[in-house]
Amino acid sequence: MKVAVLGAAGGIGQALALLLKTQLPAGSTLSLYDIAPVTPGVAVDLSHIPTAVDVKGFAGEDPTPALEGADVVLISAGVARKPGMDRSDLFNINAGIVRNLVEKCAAACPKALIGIITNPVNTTVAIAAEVLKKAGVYDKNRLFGVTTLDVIRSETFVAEAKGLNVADVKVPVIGGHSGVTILPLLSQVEGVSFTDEEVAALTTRIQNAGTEVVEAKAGGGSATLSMGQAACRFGLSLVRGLQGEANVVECAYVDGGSEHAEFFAQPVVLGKNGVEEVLAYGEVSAFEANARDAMLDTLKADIQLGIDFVK
Ligand SMILES: NC(=O)c1ccc[n+]([C@@H]2O[C@H](COP(=O)([O-])OP(=O)(O)OC[C@H]3O[C@@H](n4cnc5c(N)ncnc54)[C@H](O)[C@@H]3O)[C@@H](O)[C@H]2O)c1
Ligand SMILES: O=C(O)C[C@H](O)C(=O)O
Repeated sequence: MKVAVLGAAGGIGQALALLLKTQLPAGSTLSLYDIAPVTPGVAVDLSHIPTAVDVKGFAGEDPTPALEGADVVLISAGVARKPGMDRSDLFNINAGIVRNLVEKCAAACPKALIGIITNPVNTTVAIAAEVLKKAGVYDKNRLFGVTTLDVIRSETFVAEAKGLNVADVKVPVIGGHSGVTILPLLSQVEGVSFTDEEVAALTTRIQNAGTEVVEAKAGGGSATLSMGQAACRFGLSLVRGLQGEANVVECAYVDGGSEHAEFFAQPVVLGKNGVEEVLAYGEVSAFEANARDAMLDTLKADIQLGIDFVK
């Protein structure tokens, strides 16, 4: 199994690379690419960790050598938020970065599963899809917006609020990955009940959790370590699906035929070809149904921005 990380010298990229070096199945190759010249050095550093995962590092303008033969590509290349910015403020720089990198993926590894981490995810995934369509290699089952950070945050905050063992808490998160488009389905958490006030407060905290980190880092970037963990969980799930493991389920932002929008985060079963099955997200509360319907104009506009950028 070959996993490529694009943006590998960055805050997320380095954390993710470390976790993958220690957790990918034995015999895997970890391929690191970033425009930053330090990237081969990051690979050398990781290569001294005694696991049966081969690490290679590539820098420079062209990611092609890092992509050849890749089964999974995780893209975190781009700029991150500073206090006062919204994720959509990253569009001007990150849209072009994602377009150029996905063009290279289309040429070098057209069958790879691609996970987009770079913000604004609601838009960059639509950009990636359009690029892959233009190249004639689009397969909706192989493209993912990585929304796992919303899931792990929800699990953490619910466990804290209710005094639960976090390992037992599962929270589906649907919609997209910014502000009101992030919708945790707290009504589906097993074994607990929430007051209306708790639901409102927890939902708002989960939706603003990225900003919580951006403000706490005070100009030093956004979530990197928790995102490294989230991307590792998602990347390993992609690998487990590719290896034929059954019942690998993650929430992800996909082109899954949703009635709500062209791309929508919801639970999917992962398999040998990426998305094996898009799962219904099930019954929602009145609060969640309202929040879902209220987000759709924002989500659709974010998606259209990405489509228009490439067309
Ligand atoms: N999906 C999510 O839940 C989530 C969570 C956190 C952050 N993010 C996003 O991930 C992105 C990266 O965040 P970070 O904290 O790692 O930022 P960072 O600045 O620490 O790292 C970004 C890296 O991208 C590299 N880069 C820039 N342009 C490139 C290009 N054309 N090709 C290859 N590499 C390039 C930079 O050299 C840098 O090493 C941001 O857009 C951020 O908003 C998404
Ligand atoms: O909030 C950000 O800008 C980064 C990321 O999307 C997050 O949710 O932490």
